[in-house]
Amino acid sequence: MAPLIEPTEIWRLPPSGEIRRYDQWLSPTEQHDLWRHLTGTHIDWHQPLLHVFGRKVSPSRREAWIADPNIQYQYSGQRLKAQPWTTELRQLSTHLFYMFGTPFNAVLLNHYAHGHEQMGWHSDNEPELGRNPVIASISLGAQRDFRFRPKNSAHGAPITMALPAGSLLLMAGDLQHHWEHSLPQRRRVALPRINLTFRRIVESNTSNDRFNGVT
Ligand SMILES: O=C(O)CCC(=O)C(=O)O
Ligand SMILES: [Fe+2]
Repeated sequence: MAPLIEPTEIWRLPPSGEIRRYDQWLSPTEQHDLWRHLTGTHIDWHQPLLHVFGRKVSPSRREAWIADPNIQYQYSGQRLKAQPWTTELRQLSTHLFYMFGTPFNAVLLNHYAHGHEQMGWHSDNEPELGRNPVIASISLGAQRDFRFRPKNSAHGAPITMALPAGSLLLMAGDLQHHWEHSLPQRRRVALPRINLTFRRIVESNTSNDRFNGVT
Protein backbone atom coordinates (compact mmCIF):
# COMPACT_ATOMS: atom_id res chain seq x y z
CA MET A 1 0.00 0.00 0.00
CA ALA A 2 1.20 3.47 -0.79
CA PRO A 3 -0.41 5.74 1.85
CA LEU A 4 1.20 9.01 0.83
CA ILE A 5 0.66 9.00 -2.91
CA GLU A 6 -1.23 11.75 -4.66
CA PRO A 7 -4.57 10.88 -6.24
CA THR A 8 -4.43 9.95 -9.93
CA GLU A 9 -7.66 11.85 -10.55
CA ILE A 10 -9.96 14.09 -8.51
CA TRP A 11 -13.53 15.06 -9.37
CA ARG A 12 -15.50 17.66 -7.50
CA LEU A 13 -19.16 16.93 -8.06
CA PRO A 14 -21.63 19.67 -7.13
CA PRO A 15 -22.73 20.82 -4.72
CA SER A 16 -19.75 19.57 -2.68
CA GLY A 17 -19.11 15.93 -3.39
CA GLU A 18 -15.64 14.62 -4.04
CA ILE A 19 -14.22 11.54 -5.70
CA ARG A 20 -10.54 10.67 -5.71
CA ARG A 21 -9.00 7.71 -7.47
CA TYR A 22 -5.55 6.35 -6.61
CA ASP A 23 -4.32 3.96 -9.28
CA GLN A 24 -1.94 1.13 -8.32
CA TRP A 25 -2.63 1.75 -4.67
CA LEU A 26 -1.99 -1.94 -4.18
CA SER A 27 1.04 -3.44 -5.90
CA PRO A 28 0.51 -6.52 -8.11
CA THR A 29 1.87 -8.74 -5.30
CA GLU A 30 -0.45 -7.16 -2.72
CA GLN A 31 -3.39 -7.59 -5.10
CA HIS A 32 -2.51 -11.23 -5.65
CA ASP A 33 -2.17 -11.95 -1.93
CA LEU A 34 -5.42 -10.15 -1.09
CA TRP A 35 -7.30 -11.97 -3.86
CA ARG A 36 -6.07 -15.32 -2.53
CA HIS A 37 -7.05 -14.32 0.98
CA LEU A 38 -10.56 -13.24 -0.02
CA THR A 39 -11.25 -16.29 -2.18
CA GLY A 40 -9.84 -18.78 0.33
CA THR A 41 -11.59 -20.17 3.37
CA HIS A 42 -11.47 -16.96 5.45
CA ILE A 43 -14.53 -15.30 3.95
CA ASP A 44 -18.05 -16.67 3.86
CA TRP A 45 -19.54 -15.40 0.58
CA HIS A 46 -23.27 -15.56 -0.06
CA GLN A 47 -25.75 -14.29 -2.60
CA PRO A 48 -27.68 -11.30 -1.31
CA LEU A 49 -31.43 -11.74 -0.98
CA LEU A 50 -32.97 -8.32 -1.41
CA HIS A 51 -36.58 -7.28 -0.95
CA VAL A 52 -37.35 -5.00 -3.85
CA PHE A 53 -40.83 -3.48 -3.95
CA GLY A 54 -42.26 -6.48 -2.09
CA ARG A 55 -40.47 -9.08 -4.19
CA LYS A 56 -37.48 -11.18 -3.23
CA VAL A 57 -34.64 -10.64 -5.65
CA SER A 58 -31.31 -12.37 -5.61
CA PRO A 59 -28.71 -10.64 -7.75
CA SER A 60 -26.17 -13.15 -8.97
CA ARG A 61 -23.14 -11.36 -7.52
CA ARG A 62 -21.95 -12.57 -4.15
CA GLU A 63 -21.20 -10.50 -1.08
CA ALA A 64 -19.76 -10.68 2.40
CA TRP A 65 -20.06 -8.27 5.30
CA ILE A 66 -17.26 -7.79 7.79
CA ALA A 67 -17.82 -5.52 10.79
CA ASP A 68 -17.00 -4.80 14.40
CA PRO A 69 -19.09 -7.03 16.70
CA ASN A 70 -21.49 -4.30 17.87
CA ILE A 71 -22.44 -3.15 14.38
CA GLN A 72 -25.94 -3.90 13.05
CA TYR A 73 -26.74 -3.17 9.44
CA GLN A 74 -29.83 -3.93 7.46
CA TYR A 75 -30.90 -3.07 3.95
CA SER A 76 -33.83 -4.00 1.82
CA GLY A 77 -35.12 -6.50 4.37
CA GLN A 78 -31.77 -8.19 4.62
CA ARG A 79 -30.03 -8.16 7.96
CA LEU A 80 -26.39 -8.63 7.22
CA LYS A 81 -24.68 -11.09 9.49
CA ALA A 82 -21.29 -9.67 10.26
CA GLN A 83 -18.19 -11.78 9.98
CA PRO A 84 -15.18 -10.90 12.11
CA TRP A 85 -12.26 -8.91 10.76
CA THR A 86 -9.35 -10.86 9.38
CA THR A 87 -5.82 -9.62 10.00
CA GLU A 88 -5.44 -8.67 6.34
CA LEU A 89 -8.64 -6.61 6.19
CA ARG A 90 -7.89 -4.93 9.50
CA GLN A 91 -4.48 -3.95 8.17
CA LEU A 92 -6.08 -2.36 5.10
CA SER A 93 -8.55 -0.53 7.31
CA THR A 94 -5.66 0.84 9.40
CA HIS A 95 -3.88 2.13 6.28
CA LEU A 96 -7.08 3.82 5.15
CA PHE A 97 -7.43 5.43 8.56
CA TYR A 98 -3.91 6.89 8.26
CA MET A 99 -4.76 8.18 4.81
CA PHE A 100 -8.20 9.67 5.38
CA GLY A 101 -8.66 9.87 9.15
CA THR A 102 -11.86 7.81 9.07
CA PRO A 103 -11.99 4.93 11.58
CA PHE A 104 -13.80 2.47 9.32
CA ASN A 105 -15.65 -0.22 11.29
CA ALA A 106 -17.12 -2.30 8.46
CA VAL A 107 -16.38 -3.45 4.94
CA LEU A 108 -18.80 -4.75 2.33
CA LEU A 109 -17.22 -7.16 -0.15
CA ASN A 110 -18.77 -7.72 -3.57
CA HIS A 111 -17.70 -10.49 -5.94
CA TYR A 112 -18.71 -10.20 -9.60
CA ALA A 113 -17.97 -13.48 -11.40
CA HIS A 114 -17.90 -11.80 -14.85
CA GLY A 115 -19.23 -8.84 -16.75
CA HIS A 116 -22.84 -10.03 -16.63
CA GLU A 117 -22.89 -9.41 -12.89
CA GLN A 118 -23.50 -5.81 -11.95
CA MET A 119 -24.77 -3.41 -9.32
CA GLY A 120 -27.66 -1.08 -10.12
CA TRP A 121 -28.00 2.64 -9.47
CA HIS A 122 -27.96 3.58 -5.80
CA SER A 123 -26.44 5.96 -3.28
CA ASP A 124 -24.73 4.83 -0.12
CA ASN A 125 -26.81 7.21 1.95
CA GLU A 126 -28.28 4.97 4.65
CA PRO A 127 -28.80 6.69 8.00
CA GLU A 128 -26.32 4.30 9.61
CA LEU A 129 -23.56 5.91 7.57
CA GLY A 130 -24.14 9.34 9.02
CA ARG A 131 -24.51 12.63 7.22
CA ASN A 132 -21.68 12.77 4.70
CA PRO A 133 -20.13 9.30 4.60
CA VAL A 134 -16.53 8.74 3.60
CA ILE A 135 -16.37 5.48 1.65
CA ALA A 136 -13.11 3.90 0.49
CA SER A 137 -13.45 1.37 -2.33
CA ILE A 138 -10.69 -1.02 -3.41
CA SER A 139 -10.89 -2.93 -6.70
CA LEU A 140 -9.24 -6.24 -7.53
CA GLY A 141 -9.34 -8.44 -10.61
CA ALA A 142 -11.04 -7.49 -13.85
CA GLN A 143 -11.20 -3.79 -14.66
CA ARG A 144 -14.81 -2.58 -14.78
CA ASP A 145 -16.49 0.72 -15.54
CA PHE A 146 -18.09 2.66 -12.70
CA ARG A 147 -20.72 5.29 -13.34
CA PHE A 148 -22.01 8.36 -11.51
CA ARG A 149 -25.12 10.33 -12.35
CA PRO A 150 -26.63 13.37 -10.64
CA LYS A 151 -30.04 13.05 -9.01
CA ASN A 152 -30.75 16.52 -10.40
CA SER A 153 -29.40 17.24 -13.88
CA ALA A 154 -28.58 20.79 -12.79
CA HIS A 155 -25.63 19.33 -10.90
CA GLY A 156 -23.87 18.05 -14.00
CA ALA A 157 -23.64 15.24 -16.52
CA PRO A 158 -23.08 11.51 -15.88
CA ILE A 159 -19.49 10.35 -15.49
CA THR A 160 -17.98 6.99 -16.41
CA MET A 161 -14.58 5.96 -15.11
CA ALA A 162 -12.64 2.72 -15.22
CA LEU A 163 -11.70 1.07 -11.93
CA PRO A 164 -8.46 -0.78 -12.57
CA ALA A 165 -7.16 -3.61 -10.41
CA GLY A 166 -5.34 -2.26 -7.39
CA SER A 167 -7.09 1.12 -7.47
CA LEU A 168 -8.55 2.89 -4.46
CA LEU A 169 -11.57 5.15 -4.90
CA LEU A 170 -12.61 7.63 -2.24
CA MET A 171 -16.17 9.01 -2.17
CA ALA A 172 -16.69 11.92 0.22
CA GLY A 173 -18.49 15.18 0.93
CA ASP A 174 -22.18 15.32 0.08
CA LEU A 175 -21.74 13.04 -2.95
CA GLN A 176 -24.17 10.35 -1.72
CA HIS A 177 -26.98 12.88 -1.31
CA HIS A 178 -26.79 14.31 -4.80
CA TRP A 179 -25.28 11.58 -6.98
CA GLU A 180 -25.92 7.89 -7.57
CA HIS A 181 -23.44 5.28 -8.75
CA SER A 182 -23.61 1.91 -10.47
CA LEU A 183 -21.42 -0.85 -11.83
CA PRO A 184 -22.96 -1.56 -15.25
CA GLN A 185 -22.89 -4.90 -17.08
CA ARG A 186 -19.99 -5.31 -19.47
CA ARG A 187 -20.75 -8.51 -21.35
CA ARG A 188 -17.29 -8.83 -22.85
CA VAL A 189 -15.61 -8.98 -19.42
CA ALA A 190 -14.99 -12.68 -18.79
CA LEU A 191 -12.95 -12.46 -15.59
CA PRO A 192 -14.04 -11.94 -11.98
CA ARG A 193 -13.72 -8.79 -9.93
CA ILE A 194 -13.83 -8.17 -6.18
CA ASN A 195 -14.64 -4.80 -4.67
CA LEU A 196 -14.21 -3.81 -1.02
CA THR A 197 -16.04 -0.75 0.31
CA PHE A 198 -14.84 0.35 3.73
CA ARG A 199 -17.54 2.17 5.66
CA ARG A 200 -18.10 3.74 9.03
CA ILE A 201 -21.40 2.87 10.66
CA VAL A 202 -22.22 5.63 13.12
CA GLU A 203 -25.59 4.46 14.41
CA SER A 204 -26.88 0.91 14.57
CA ASN A 205 -30.26 -0.83 14.66
CA THR A 206 -32.00 1.30 12.07
CA SER A 207 -33.35 -0.14 8.87
CA ASN A 208 -33.01 1.67 5.58
CA ASP A 209 -34.10 1.57 1.98
CA ARG A 210 -30.86 0.82 0.31
CA PHE A 211 -31.42 -0.99 -2.97
CA ASN A 212 -35.12 -0.33 -2.81
CA GLY A 213 -35.89 -0.97 -6.44
CA VAL A 214 -32.26 -1.50 -7.25
CA THR A 215 -30.36 -4.71 -7.80
O1 LIG B 1 -18.38 -2.82 -7.01
C1 LIG B 1 -18.25 -1.60 -6.91
O2 LIG B 1 -17.26 -1.00 -7.32
C2 LIG B 1 -19.34 -0.77 -6.29
C3 LIG B 1 -19.86 -1.27 -5.01
C4 LIG B 1 -20.84 -0.34 -4.40
O3 LIG B 1 -21.23 0.65 -4.94
C5 LIG B 1 -21.34 -0.66 -3.06
O4 LIG B 1 -20.95 -1.70 -2.49
O5 LIG B 1 -22.14 0.12 -2.53
FE1 LIG C 1 -22.30 1.91 -3.51
